Amino acid sequence: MIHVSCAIIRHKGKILICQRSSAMKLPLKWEFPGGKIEKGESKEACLVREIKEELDIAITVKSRLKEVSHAYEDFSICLYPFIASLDYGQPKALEHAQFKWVTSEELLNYDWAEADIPIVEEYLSL
Ligand SMILES: Nc1nc2c([nH]c(=O)n2[C@H]2C[C@H](O)[C@@H](COP(=O)(O)OP(=O)(O)OP(=O)(O)O)O2)c(=O)[nH]1
Repeated sequence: MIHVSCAIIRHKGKILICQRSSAMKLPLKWEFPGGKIEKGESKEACLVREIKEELDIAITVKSRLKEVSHAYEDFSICLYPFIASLDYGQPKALEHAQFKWVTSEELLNYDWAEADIPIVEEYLSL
């Protein structure tokens, strides 16, 4: 089981979503940016670190949504979603195929990693 933090980053009424690259696991699926929690690291610190590494932006972690456990064919994941705000920086797709700023209504138009679907649904129900 891998433990992964991910961020719903909100800015000016939009949400930042990222498409995994074709070289990654779950190729070309859309996800909320984030990554694996390292030993001894808090979920929130992991998120700030991963978002800086992947997108070169600084965020503030605000609140937490429900965690999601999901079994893919070849690995299982526990995904910890947080709502966050953008502090500074313009995102750059340093590891992803691309990113987009979308409205909440547009979230359902994307081909999400399966573990993210309950997160999208919870976010839309808030
Ligand atoms: N960052 C992120 N990862 C997600 C989400 N949903 C989801 O199933 N995942 C999966 C994809 C990856 O297997 C794992 C995140 O790890 P990572 O981003 O550090 O891993 P990676 O693909 O760079 O590396 P690896 O798993 O190939 O070793 O969690 C999500 O919303 N955000």
